[in-house]
Amino acid sequence: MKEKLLDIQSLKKNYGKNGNVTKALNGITFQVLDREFLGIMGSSGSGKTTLLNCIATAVHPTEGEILLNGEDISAYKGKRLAEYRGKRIGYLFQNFELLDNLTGRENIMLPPAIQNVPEKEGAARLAQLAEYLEIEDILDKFPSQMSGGEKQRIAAARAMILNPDMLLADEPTGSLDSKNARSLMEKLSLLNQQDGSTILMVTHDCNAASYCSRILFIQDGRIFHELRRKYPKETQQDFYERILSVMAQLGGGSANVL
Ligand SMILES: Nc1ncnc2c1ncn2[C@@H]1O[C@H](COP(=O)(O)OP(=O)(O)OP(=O)(O)O)[C@@H](O)[C@H]1O
Repeated sequence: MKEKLLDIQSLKKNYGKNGNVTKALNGITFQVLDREFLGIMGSSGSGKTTLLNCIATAVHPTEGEILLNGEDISAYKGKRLAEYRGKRIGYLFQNFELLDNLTGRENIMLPPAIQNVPEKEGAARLAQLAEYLEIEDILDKFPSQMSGGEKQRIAAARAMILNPDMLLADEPTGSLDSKNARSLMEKLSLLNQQDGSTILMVTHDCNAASYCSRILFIQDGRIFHELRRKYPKETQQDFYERILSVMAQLGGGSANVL
């Protein structure tokens, strides 16, 4: 049985004060299991980025707890906080966030250099990731010489180079065309299934979400629905159609979904 990796308990985040409060998260509770590929969906303003930012420790929750392997991450300070942010969590952003004056390889090897990881260790992990992500031929190119899809695969390798406990992906296909989006999702799926990476992905893209094993739908800072892909029988296409139908109801109100 898979173990609980991340445990979010009654998480609340309010922005603003004195009668002008936005309840971005309004008591969210869920778990992410080790080796799970969990998607978070919801309409604009539903609280998805706030949730990822709380997990990334970029935003302080108003109430509630975030436990990683049973440890309350709000208790991390100094060196442990830096280790959590730098090593235990990997980040993949919509806009790649690569450094333009470094090659793909140099971008990927930046986190190991910062964390003083022995060169051999970093190179061995890079070789593995290059295979999963099919980036061998672009490692020595600069970002300006890469397509969006290639940039995102380099960014994924950089996010995974230190073997984080979990990858946080915020709209990773948001800047890609549908072909590159599909290719990226296939690679992330391979990382999840064969490399054993745990992935928490926020997305608006129903096709990208259909690669997840489970999806939480958020509305007004709360979880209002959950879908699980039924293994082994449900095809990705059937799962995609179930996701579409929840999103369609979400667009028109949640009354029929619960
Ligand atoms: N720094 C902030 N100060 C005040 N309100 C904020 C702040 N950040 C977000 N909000 C509000 O909190 C709510 C949730 O925002 P959040 O960015 O988490 O939503 P989202 O689901 O990620 O949206 P999108 O899909 O558009 O990125 C929104 O009403 C937003 O306006």
